[in-house]
Amino acid sequence: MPRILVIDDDPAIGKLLFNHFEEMGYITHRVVTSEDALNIAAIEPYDVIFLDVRLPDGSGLDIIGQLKNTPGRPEVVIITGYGEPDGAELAITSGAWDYLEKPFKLKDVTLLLMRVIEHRERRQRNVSQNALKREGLVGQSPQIVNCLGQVFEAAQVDASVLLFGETGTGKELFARAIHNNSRRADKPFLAVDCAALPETLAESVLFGHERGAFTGAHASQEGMIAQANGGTLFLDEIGELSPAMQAKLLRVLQERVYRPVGGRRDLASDFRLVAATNRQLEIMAEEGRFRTDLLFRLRAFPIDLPPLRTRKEDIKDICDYHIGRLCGHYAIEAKGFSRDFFEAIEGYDWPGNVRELVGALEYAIGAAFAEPILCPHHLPKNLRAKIAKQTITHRNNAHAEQEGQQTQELLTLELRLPPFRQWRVDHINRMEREYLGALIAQSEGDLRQALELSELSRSRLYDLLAKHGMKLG
Ligand SMILES: Nc1ncnc2c1ncn2[C@@H]1O[C@H](COP(=O)(O)OP(=O)(O)OP(=O)(O)O)[C@@H](O)[C@H]1O
Repeated sequence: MPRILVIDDDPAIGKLLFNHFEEMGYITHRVVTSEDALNIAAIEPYDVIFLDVRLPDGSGLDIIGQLKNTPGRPEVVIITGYGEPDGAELAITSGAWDYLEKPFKLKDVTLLLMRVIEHRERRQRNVSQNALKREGLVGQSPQIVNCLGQVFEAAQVDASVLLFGETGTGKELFARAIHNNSRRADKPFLAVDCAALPETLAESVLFGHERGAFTGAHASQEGMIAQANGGTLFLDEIGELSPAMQAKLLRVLQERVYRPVGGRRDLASDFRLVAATNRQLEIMAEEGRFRTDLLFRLRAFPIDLPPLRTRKEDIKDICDYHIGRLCGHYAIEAKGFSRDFFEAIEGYDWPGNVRELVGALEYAIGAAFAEPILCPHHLPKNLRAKIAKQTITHRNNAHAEQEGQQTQELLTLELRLPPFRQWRVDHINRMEREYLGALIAQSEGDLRQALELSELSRSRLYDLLAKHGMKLG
C-alpha cells in the first residue's frame, strides 16, 4: 500500500490533498513545516511526498535532496504558486519528480500520482521478478531496491553512469551489475582506480602508447579504453583525475575517438563508461577543480548509493550472504551467529560500510574457526571497543534527552526541585552504574579487556565496582 506525505501549511490545500489521498485508500500523513517533514520521513518510509515551496520555516526546495534520501527513497512532487517558473525549474533540477502549479485540478493530481506509483511498482518488479541479475548485491531495504531499479534502467541504455557513495558502499559491485545486465555483458568489464594511477602513467594506461613514445616504451601497447571496446570501462575515484586527463576523457566521450600517446591518428572505441566517486564533484566543479562539461556528461545517469547505517535492515542478509560465501571459500562448515553477535553488529554505524562489515565477518570466522557459532568475542578487538564506545554514547545521548525533558517537566510543572548536590550525585551514580554494566557486557568479564576499554586503573575500577555492588565475572 503506497504511503504518502503531504507537506503544506495552507490548510485548504493541505487538507484537500490529505482527504483526497485517504479517499483513494492510501496511507496518508500531513505536516506543515520542513522540520516536521524531515523528522517524520526519517522514521516512516514514504513512496510519494507532495511538498509546498513556501513553508513557515523555509523553502521546500531546500529539503528535496534530504527528503529523497530518507528510508523510503520517495519521489517528491513540488507544489508551486501560479506563475513561478524558477521554482518549477529548480524543483526539477533538485531531483523532484514533477511539479503541480496552484490552483490545480484533483484529476491532474490523481494522474500524476498514478504515474509515480506505476513507475515505483515497475522498478520493484524489475528487481524482484529476477529480471535483474543481482550479482551478489544483497539487501531488501527500499533504498537498495530503489538503486537496483536504477541499475536495471541504466543497463538498458549506453548513457554514462555516475555512482556516488561513501567508501565500501558497493560502487564497484554496482558497476559490475550494470555491465552484467546490459547488452555488453559478454564483452570485457575493465576497472581502473584513478586514485592509484600515477599522473605520469595515467594517459598511457587509459589511452595506450606507440612504440618509442617515451623512454622505456619498447613496444606499442593498448590502453584500457581500447581494451574496453564493446564492453564497459569502470573509472573509480574519478574526482582524482588531473585536469589534463579530464580534458582527454571528455573528448573521447564526446567524439568517441582518442589518440594513444605518441600516436599519429585517432582511434575509435565503443565503450560504456561507469564512473564512481565519494567526493562532491559539484563542489569541485564550482571550485574549478573538476570540469563542469565532463560532470554533465558523467551525470547522464546518476545513482546515489546509501551508506549502511541508513539501511540497517540489510545487515542480516549481508551477514548471511557473506558468512556463507566465506565459509564456502575456506571449505568449512557454514557458521551461524549468536543473538548478541548480531546485536553488536546491528548497533554499530559502520563508517567503512559493507567493506568494513565483510572484513569484520572474515576476522570473526577466522577467530571462531573450530566453533560453529560466531559470538561478540570473535570480532576484532578494536571494533568491539568502538562498538562499546558508540553504544554508551548513544545511550548517554538518549538519557541526556530524557533528562532534559525531565528537568523541563520539573521546571514547568513547578514541582519542588531536589537540592543540587543530591540531583548531581543521583545522576553520577546512575551513569556510573550504566557504564559499568556495559563494560562488563562488552569485556565479557575479562579484567584485561575491561581495563583496556575503560582506560581506568585497576584500583579505580575495583573501587567503582565495589561502590555499586557489581562484579566483573
Ligand atoms: N549490497 C551489497 N551486498 C553484498 N555485498 C556488498 C554490497 N555492497 C558492497 N558489498 C561488498 O562490500 C565490499 C566493498 O564493495 P565495493 O568494492 O564494490 O565498494 P566501493 O564502494 O567500490 O568501495 P571503495 O569506495 O572503497 O572503492 C565488497 O566485498 C562487496 O562484495
